[in-house]
Amino acid sequence: MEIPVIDMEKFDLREGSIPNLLQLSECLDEAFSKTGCARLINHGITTQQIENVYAGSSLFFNLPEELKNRYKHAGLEDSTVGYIGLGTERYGDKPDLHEAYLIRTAEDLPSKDLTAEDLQRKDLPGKNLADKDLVPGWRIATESLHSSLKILSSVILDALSLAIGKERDYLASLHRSEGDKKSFKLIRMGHYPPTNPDAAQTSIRFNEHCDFSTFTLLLQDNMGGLQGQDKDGNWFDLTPEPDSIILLAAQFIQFYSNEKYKALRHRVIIPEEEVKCRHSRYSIIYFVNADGQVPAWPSTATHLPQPPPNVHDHMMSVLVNPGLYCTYVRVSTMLSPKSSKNTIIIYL
Ligand SMILES: O=C(O)CCC(=O)C(=O)O
Ligand SMILES: [Fe+2]
Repeated sequence: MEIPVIDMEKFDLREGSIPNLLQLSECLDEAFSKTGCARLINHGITTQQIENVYAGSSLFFNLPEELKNRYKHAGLEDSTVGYIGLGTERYGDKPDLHEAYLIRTAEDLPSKDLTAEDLQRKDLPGKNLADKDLVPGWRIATESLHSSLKILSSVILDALSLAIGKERDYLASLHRSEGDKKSFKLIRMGHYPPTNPDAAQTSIRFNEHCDFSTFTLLLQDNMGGLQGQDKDGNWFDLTPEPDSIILLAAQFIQFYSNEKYKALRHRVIIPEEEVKCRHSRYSIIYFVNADGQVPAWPSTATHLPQPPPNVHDHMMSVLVNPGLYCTYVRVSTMLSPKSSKNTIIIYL
């Protein structure tokens, strides 16, 4: 499968002119209609910015479990930030071999390192729990990457608005974020610990799923294993290419494009190559989500329940009660009887 490559430099988007945006919107339209994904190159984010975040991730994820658990994710409704330990999430039949650290980006990330007291506060805006002593430089690196990803995503939102036949600022007006305390706008730092080739028989690095976001920007190191599913159900590799970012179509744009674009199902498998599976894999995922109070699908979507829930409630229902929306988002099974109390099982 040929993954469409979009060279962001070609459009000279700094000028912000409509003709350039139109060209980008045509490329996005083609990529999302055909494959549900694209590879972005010359996107303005430097290798150094990305490497700095990976360096922090590597330091954090290699800490003893007990220390990482001091930063534990407190639950979905509470605060969508913090550490998610190995075995906490489960997105399908096989156990997922990943751990992650979520940072909420709807509000500005804090401009100072946080004290132990701050960390206990559940209402802290955009709290990024990585303090300077534990993981030097991680917070600053994440802030820098976040501001660049935000700029990139706002251009994509504008171009996608045109692609779905709307005014340029249509999607931006649904993705304002500021002060949205219920937002699921997140950066997810992922870590896939070293494993062995036999593990692939009983487990997977990340079970197949579609993202709930509008679209997702995905950065990965060179370990591989990320795959997308084509319209015939075949899996194809989303091979790592230095300095490129994978853009994935997700559910909100599927609904708001009136199903013209389909959210790409994807997964991360354990690489067959032994050196790769015995190595950690790191990724950075930027979920571009609409604001919490925005309808999860348009009122014109006749195949979906009306009136639509808002994005926040929709996400909560799907994540907390996976059976509820099965017909609409392919959430297929209720909690597995095998699940332990602390495991969130999410079938998409
Ligand atoms: O880590 C990856 O490459 C994929 C993770 C993913 O699909 C997700 O977090 O939704
Ligand atoms: Fe995903």
